[in-house]
Amino acid sequence: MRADVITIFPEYLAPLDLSLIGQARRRGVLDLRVHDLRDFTHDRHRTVDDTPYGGGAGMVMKPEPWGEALDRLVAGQASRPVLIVPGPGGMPFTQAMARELATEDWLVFGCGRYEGIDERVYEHAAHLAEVRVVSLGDYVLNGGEVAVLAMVEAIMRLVPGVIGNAESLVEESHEGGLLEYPVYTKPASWRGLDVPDVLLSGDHGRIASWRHRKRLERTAARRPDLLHTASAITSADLESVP
Ligand SMILES: Nc1nc2cc(Br)ccc2s1
Repeated sequence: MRADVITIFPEYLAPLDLSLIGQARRRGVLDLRVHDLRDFTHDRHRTVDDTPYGGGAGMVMKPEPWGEALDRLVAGQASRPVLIVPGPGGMPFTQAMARELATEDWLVFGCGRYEGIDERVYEHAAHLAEVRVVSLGDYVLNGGEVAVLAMVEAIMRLVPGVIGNAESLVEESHEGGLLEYPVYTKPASWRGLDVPDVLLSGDHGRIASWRHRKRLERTAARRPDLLHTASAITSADLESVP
């Protein structure tokens, strides 16, 4: 998988040099490149923004640097990437979208700042890439970099070879549409709180049933909205929760 990130704050993406993502980059499993949008400007001040047409507060990101960045990275290439631009007005980013994007060969992430990117950049980019505006939630950040960090981690951890034990991906939150079950480790008793006996029983069938039940109960309590679309539950499961 190749991924490019275009930003005016490349240092914001430094955490992608760490841990599993960083190791996967060094092992060549991920080809992750970060680009400074200001490298695609030509004025002395390396200007990337200007005042909005129509008035209003704040600044808008100029189209020219984005156009040159996309020309340099994407135009003329044999393959066509998915261009993901985080924005509060985007489609919801979900585990299902992360799974789907993890199968793509090439992702380009565009980090907006200020009041946003000139709309013509999205229109122009549609000739070069599949453009998706994606939201992490109904709140506003100061820029797309934090959202890209989260999306890159969510997507890249699903790319084969990035996480050593793919088994650990199977029953985590949102797999099968349910939240994860509670986990415990040693000691068996801690400050008067004991690990549930079933987990010490060695009965893998009972343990699996207990864990499924806990996923169901936790989802019903915290995210009832997920229940009716979860693929991992039966109609009997649905009737068994309040
Ligand atoms: N929730 C989000 N807020 C923002 C703000 C800007 Br400016 C750019 C991207 C995003 S994603």
